[in-house]
Amino acid sequence: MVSGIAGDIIEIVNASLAHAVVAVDIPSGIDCDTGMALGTPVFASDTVTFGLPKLGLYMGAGTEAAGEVHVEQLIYPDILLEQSAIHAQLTEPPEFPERMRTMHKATYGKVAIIAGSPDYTGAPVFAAEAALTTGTGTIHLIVPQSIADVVRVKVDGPIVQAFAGDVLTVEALPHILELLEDTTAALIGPGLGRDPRTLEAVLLLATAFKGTLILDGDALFACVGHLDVLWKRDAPTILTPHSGEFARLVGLTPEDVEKGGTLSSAQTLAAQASAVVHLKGHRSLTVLPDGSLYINTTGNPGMAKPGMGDALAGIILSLVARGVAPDLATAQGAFIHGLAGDAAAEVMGEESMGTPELIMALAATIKELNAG
Ligand SMILES: NC(=O)C1=CN([C@@H]2O[C@H](COP(=O)(O)OP(=O)(O)OC[C@H]3O[C@@H](n4cnc5c(N)ncnc54)[C@H](OP(=O)(O)O)[C@@H]3O)[C@@H](O)[C@H]2O)[C@@H](O)CC1
Ligand SMILES: Nc1ncnc2c1ncn2[C@@H]1O[C@H](COP(=O)(O)OP(=O)(O)O)[C@@H](O)[C@H]1O
Repeated sequence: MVSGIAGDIIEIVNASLAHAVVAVDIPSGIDCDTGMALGTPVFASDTVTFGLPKLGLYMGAGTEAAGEVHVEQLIYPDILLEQSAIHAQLTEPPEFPERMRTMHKATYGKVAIIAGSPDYTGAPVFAAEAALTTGTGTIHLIVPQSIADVVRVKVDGPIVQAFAGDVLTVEALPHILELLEDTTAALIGPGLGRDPRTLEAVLLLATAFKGTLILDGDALFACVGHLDVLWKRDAPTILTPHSGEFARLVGLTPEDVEKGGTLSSAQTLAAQASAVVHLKGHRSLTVLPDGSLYINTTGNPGMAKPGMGDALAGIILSLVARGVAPDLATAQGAFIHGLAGDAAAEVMGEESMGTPELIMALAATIKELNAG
């Protein structure tokens, strides 16, 4: 805890009218490993840190206190960097190789999205549109019969496949598994709803599908109390919870979260499930099974809008399908998702931008990345 004269100095700095308050290494009053506030921290406009990004600058109270983070290089002996307990790096853009002249629409994989329910007809559309815009040519958008016509009106590119019923149930699984037979990667969960029959079906599907699987939204809800389903999967698994979903998934209390327990729980889950765990938030963290992580620094508060996570899941799906490894696909997907969000904010402003604008901006974002 900062107190006494140090606490008094922090109060004076925070009350000052200075244009810029620059913290060196980490704002005083922030735990560098967890981002927890140790009393009142300095609220900096910028933090300059050295060598490697400190996790406390991107988590908990640390994100607000650090302001804009600049990671500057000092010359460290390589051996020190290799031995560092911090195995974190900032995300970087994906490389989109030039599309082969001879390619066809399945060259970059065939993907499936199992999503939607009567209350949520937007989520499947956002995920599919984002995957299309990221370059995928063949998308099977698998939704309940009850919403198929609505979804067909909203999308043109994806092939909309309907399974019988109002919501996903076990009865639909044989049909869905048939559709998944030649699928490279699948996304399950956006807007599926939480009918108990749906939750049961999600668990069976996650066990039966042998390809790379991204679990998002209500598919994560289905795994609450059933994490063993994830241990049993042989194929790569990517989990994309926001912090509320993650706390529920692993049973963290608000006090655990307050004490900075989220990251270590994510590392434990990633290791136990051999999965990539992407913790969504202001600064998202992609945690790998070996405990190392990527910190994403793109994106803005205008992205705190419905459907942004669905679009992210679609982007990651598309990168996985074209052969990018699950960990990189997730970290790089988050990078371009945030970059597209920043581009959308330029045009529409943070207040008014929405998920359709992010998906529209994704096209120009990818084009710009390709141009180098
Ligand atoms: N148009 C459509 O079809 C759309 C359909 N969608 C679909 O809706 C389904 C339900 O998804 P969901 O995320 O709204 O519900 P849920 O899991 O209850 O979490 C919400 C609660 O969690 C908490 N919370 C804590 N941290 C948080 C954080 N970082 N980010 C966000 N929340 C955070 C927070 O609670 P609070 O902090 O207020 O106590 C909040 O109230 C799912 O299938 C999804 O795909 C959406 O994609 C939207 C567009
Ligand atoms: N303040 C913010 N700054 C940067 N990114 C944000 C912010 N708020 C939300 N996001 C991003 O937007 C997405 C929201 O996902 P999620 O909460 O699952 O939304 P939804 O369920 O509505 O699709 C995540 O990728 C998250 O990182």
